[in-house]
Parts: sequence; structure tokens; C-alpha cells
Amino acid sequence: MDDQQHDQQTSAALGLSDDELADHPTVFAADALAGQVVVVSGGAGGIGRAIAWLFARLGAHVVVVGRNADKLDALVDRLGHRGVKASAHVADIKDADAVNAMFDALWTAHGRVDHLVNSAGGQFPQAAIDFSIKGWNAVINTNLNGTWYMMQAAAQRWRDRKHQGSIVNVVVVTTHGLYGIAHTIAARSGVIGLSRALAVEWAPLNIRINCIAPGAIETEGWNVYSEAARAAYPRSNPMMRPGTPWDIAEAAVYLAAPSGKFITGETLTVDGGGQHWGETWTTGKPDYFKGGD
Ligand SMILES: CCCCCCCCCCC/C=C/C(=O)SCCNC(=O)CCNC(=O)[C@H](O)C(C)(C)COP(=O)(O)OP(=O)(O)OC[C@H]1O[C@@H](n2cnc3c(N)ncnc32)[C@H](O)[C@@H]1OP(=O)(O)O
Ligand SMILES: NC(=O)C1=CN([C@@H]2O[C@H](COP(=O)(O)OP(=O)(O)OC[C@H]3O[C@@H](n4cnc5c(N)ncnc54)[C@H](OP(=O)(O)O)[C@@H]3O)[C@@H](O)[C@H]2O)C=CC1
Repeated sequence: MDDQQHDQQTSAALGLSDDELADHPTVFAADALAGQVVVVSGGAGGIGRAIAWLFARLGAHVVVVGRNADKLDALVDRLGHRGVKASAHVADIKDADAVNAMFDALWTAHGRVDHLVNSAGGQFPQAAIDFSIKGWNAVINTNLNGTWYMMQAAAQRWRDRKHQGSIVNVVVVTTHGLYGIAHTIAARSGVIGLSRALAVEWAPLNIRINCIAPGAIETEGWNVYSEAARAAYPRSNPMMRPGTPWDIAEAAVYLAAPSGKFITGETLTVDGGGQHWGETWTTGKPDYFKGGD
């Protein structure tokens, strides 16, 4: 099976299974990240899981982070069965104290941390005019504040130990008015701007920070959207298909590994050309926009 056939293969669940991730072809050398330690928040989610598999298959010890211990432990078990190195850490990225305690524990356990990939995040579709304060805060606290707590905690320890580091933040395409997710567009625009500022401020510390803006990547995370919205996502780009979590995983390695050593403050859009063409409606297409169809 070639790579494109693999990408087009449909599976019962949304996204790629652990068995598929364990065997998916990759362009990277098997020892590209040997001996390194990477922290992947949202590591048991759809995209984070692919990132965890790829970094681990390239020789890194992967620490998967999330709130659900069972999901994390099951993944670590699957990774272990394939002979790659991984461990789980339960933490809510919205809790700055828990995040700091986690990084202290990881440095004690491993003596190093080399990369941070922030894939934890999400939102719910709703017209902005109806957002509750609690809902708005949940999305901002998760995607902007939580990502910041992770970045600052990682960077303080790199600075204190004079250790280089790289950060990759998984965001959302913010250049369009993606309908129904204005809260996340606000949060992710904050992360993108913050990453540009930190790329300059932390360059003297040998810390690089980049973002990946995925288009429609089929994962279980899509279940928060209606069936009609999900059915339309593949038509949100000129390739007329969703991307896979592997597309994002390979982009993350490209930015984190030495292949990205002269790249910082950048946002890499991985969306099949969606930002240049197409429409995306997370809550269905409103009548107003149907005029002329
Ligand atoms: C430019 C064109 C090219 C690009 C084309 C791109 C096409 C892309 C299409 C979609 C883009 C993005 C896709 C994805 O990101 S998919 C995967 C991401 N995963 C998720 O989103 C997971 C599901 N989401 C969540 O879990 C939550 O939204 C959240 C991350 C915020 C959870 O945080 P938390 O656990 O802290 O929050 P709670 O669940 O406790 O909820 C807190 C309050 O938030 C309000 N809320 C929550 N859900 C809803 C809802 N469905 N509707 C309305 N309000 C909601 C609510 O006030 C909650 O409080 P209460 O529970 O007390 O009511
Ligand atoms: N799939 C797509 O089409 C797109 C995805 N993205 C973004 O990419 C990232 C990954 O998406 P995807 O893998 O599809 O989503 P998933 O919902 O599959 O995974 C998200 C993960 O984030 C973790 N998470 C959420 N909140 C917290 C928190 N407060 N603390 C710790 N972990 C948390 C969840 O784990 P747990 O429940 O264990 O806490 C979950 O495993 C998200 O930021 C998403 O918005 C962007 C554009 C498109």
C-alpha cells in the first residue's frame, strides 16, 4: 500500500488506529531523535497520538500528557508493546501549578527534556453571540493560558540548565473567519502572536517556537461537531479530502528536529490548500450565506 492509498483508507473509528500509526511509512530516519525526550500534551488525542507514535518511533522517549489516565496508560501500553519508549503524566494544562510540578518531575526522571509539543486543546461550535462566560473562559483557558503555562514551564527549566529546546504549538487556521468557533480563533491567534514574540525573546536561550495550523484532520475530536458539519469538512480544501494525523506528526518532527533548526516564530499551515479555497461551516451553513447558491 503506498502512502496516498494509506491516507485514503477509511477506518471504522475517526482517524488512525495505534496499529496504523505503528506501521505508517515515514520520510524520517529511524534514529533521528534517538536519546531525546519529548513532552506531548493531548498525547492520547487524535493528532497528539500520531505525534507521540512518530517521535517514539524515531528514538525519543515520549511523555504523553492529558487529563484521562486510562487513555494515556492504554496508549503507553501499546507503544511499549512495539518496543518504543513512552510514559504517561496526568495533568490539566489549565493548572499552572500542576504543569510546573510535571516539568520538575520529568527533569528528575529523565535528566533532560528536548521538545514540547502542545496538541492539547479544542473548542465547541456555537454562534459567538451566544457564548456563555464559562464557555468562553473554558476555551481561552485551555488553548491560550494552558499552552502558555506549558511553554513558560518548559522554557524556565531550559534557561536554568542552559539547555536548548524546541516548542511546537498545534493551533487552528486563523486567517479565515471560521464560523462558529470565534473563541478558539481568538485563543489560537493569541498563541500564534505569542509564539512570534517568544521566538525573538527566547532566541538567545536557544529555544525555538513554531506553530502548525491544521486544516480538517479526521480525528475523534470531530465528534463535537454535527454529522452535517463533519461530512462537509473533506470539501473544505481543493484536495477534497481530510488530512490525517500523520500529516501533522511529520510536520511536527520537521519543525522540532534539526531539519527545523533555522525556523522559529513560523506557522506552518497543513490544510491541503484550504486557506486558499473553500468554505468551512462548523455549525452548518446559515441561510444568509446561501444566497446565490
Ligand atoms: C480557513 C479554512 C481552512 C481550514 C479548514 C479547517 C476545517 C477545520 C474544522 C474544525 C476546526 C477545528 C477542529 C478541531 O479542533 S477538532 C478536535 C479538537 N477537540 C475538541 O474540540 C474536543 C472537544 N471539545 C472540548 O472538549 C471542549 O470544547 C473544551 C476543550 C473547551 C473542553 O474544556 P473543559 O473540559 O475545560 O470544558 P467543559 O467541557 O467542562 O465545558 C466548560 C463550559 O464550556 C461550555 N461548553 C462546553 N461544551 C459546549 C457545547 N457543546 N455547547 C455550548 N457550550 C459548551 C459550557 O459553558 C461548559 O460549562 P457547563 O458544562 O457547566 O455548561
Ligand atoms: N482535528 C482537526 O481537524 C483539527 C484539530 N486542531 C487542533 O489540534 C489539536 C489536537 O486536535 P485533535 O487531536 O483532533 O483533538 P482530540 O480532541 O482528539 O485531542 C485533544 C486532546 O487534548 C487533551 N486535552 C484537552 N484539554 C486538556 C487539558 N485542559 N489538559 C490536558 N489535556 C487536555 C485531551 O485529552 P484528555 O481528555 O485526556 O484531557 C485530548 O486527548 C487541538 O488543539 C485541536 O483544536 C486544529 C485544527 C483542526
